[in-house]
Amino acid sequence: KDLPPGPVKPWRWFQELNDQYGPVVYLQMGRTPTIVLGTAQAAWEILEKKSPVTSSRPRFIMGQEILSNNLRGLMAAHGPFWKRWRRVSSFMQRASDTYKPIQSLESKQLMSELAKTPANYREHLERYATSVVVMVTYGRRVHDIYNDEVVCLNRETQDFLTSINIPGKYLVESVPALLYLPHFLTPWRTAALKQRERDKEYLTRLVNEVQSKMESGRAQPSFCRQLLEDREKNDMGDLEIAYTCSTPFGAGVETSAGSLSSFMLACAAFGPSFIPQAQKELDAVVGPDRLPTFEDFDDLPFIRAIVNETLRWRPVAVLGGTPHSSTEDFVYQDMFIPKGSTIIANLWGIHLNPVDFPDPHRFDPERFMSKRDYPGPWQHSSFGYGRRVCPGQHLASNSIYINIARILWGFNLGKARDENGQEIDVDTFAYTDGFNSVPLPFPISITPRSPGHVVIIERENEAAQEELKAYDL
Ligand code: HEM
Repeated sequence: KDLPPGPVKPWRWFQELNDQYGPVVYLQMGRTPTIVLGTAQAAWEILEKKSPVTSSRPRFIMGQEILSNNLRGLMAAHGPFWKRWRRVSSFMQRASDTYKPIQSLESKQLMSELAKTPANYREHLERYATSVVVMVTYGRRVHDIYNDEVVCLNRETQDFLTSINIPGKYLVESVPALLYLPHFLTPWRTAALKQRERDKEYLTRLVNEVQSKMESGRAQPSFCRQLLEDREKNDMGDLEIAYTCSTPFGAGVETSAGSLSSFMLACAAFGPSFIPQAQKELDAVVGPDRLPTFEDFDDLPFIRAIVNETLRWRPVAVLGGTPHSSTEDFVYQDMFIPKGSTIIANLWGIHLNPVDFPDPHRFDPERFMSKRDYPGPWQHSSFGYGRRVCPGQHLASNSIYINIARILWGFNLGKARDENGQEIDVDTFAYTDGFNSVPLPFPISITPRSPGHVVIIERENEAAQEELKAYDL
């Protein structure tokens, strides 16, 4: 049975509340006080500057305690378990430069796929994002997102998690005493425990595969290999390693692919206002004989501005990712914030605040061409705050940069045309309702800029495929 209707895109409702009551709004959700932050400044003051007391997570009884046996760091409260998980996960952040070769090779395949079957652009973006994450995690590639076993099993887990992590869906979230009822009275628990057994089996199997590759000297460097090598030093058990390896998939695939998809949507909706300038910059810096690289980054300020504007314009982690929770009472601008409050940084409201971003629904990279008065290192808030800030932020922005640079170098993008040659409009508000909000499918025209560009794309992809063979052993 479906739940009764309610606000399906709560970020819009939160934005209205912030417009009405101010940047910090208090809501009573069940027994938990909930604070919704609606401006970059308030979110920075509360989640970054007060990070020592605002970096925990609310209790997720279904998603964390029952389904995940308390082993998923992303939903873990601030404490020793989370600290260890965060320390090993920050390896993604520290080592982000070492993944650039993988990202570059996979992006060459993406370019070739876009040249061959542009209508399937969404599938190609997802394959790119999935393969990068699985390579970084387990040191092996993903060729086909529909049939790859790791991908199918992980997707099943993610779908299950999304289906149960809905506030208000389960009474036990607000009445934890229900946990003491016998199992035969709690069918909701049975389904989650079944999924937990499936998760344990395949997550352990994936780690065992890496272990046996290590034994036969075939294991590529990867997050999993690192965790196995440091097992003693980190004092991590088998199951903890297995679940830790599942983090990048849950946090990194839909977010990266969804952001690139938003970039495509911006091209269809606003292309003529920024693509010519981007191509002029690319032609001057890169020229026609090679694809852009990571080394070009410093010389491509307008491309960098497009990356930032993509992350701002339609923030994929639209509610700021997983909510924070406060571990002490504190006062912010004469407002009392009680210990145990759930704190949500509504990125939809923050990024579409006309005070910081005038005409906010317009995709306009010019906003990022000069430094503005905005808190934080990125000039936007897409990666969250404080001790919980996204550890995949560099990996993610590198993926977005390299693909945006190459796509604009190689292709003209714009509105698709119908059978009568009329341009088909796109709806820049047609986004999914889930935990991450990504564009619903939309038509777009993607055509190579010249036959010469296609020759370069194919030549570079052929060389990339040779190098990528090492990851299929
Ligand atoms: C465009 C892509 C991405 C966006 C917009 C994004 C955004 C976010 C946001 C907003 C948060 C919540 C921060 C907070 O609680 O304040 C987060 C957390 C996280 N992200 Fe990302 N992310 C992206 C890609 C990735 C990738 C590629 C990875 C890993 C490979 C990753 C790993 C994580 C993890 C592990 C956390 C949880 C951190 C914690 O609870 O301590 N993310 N991300």
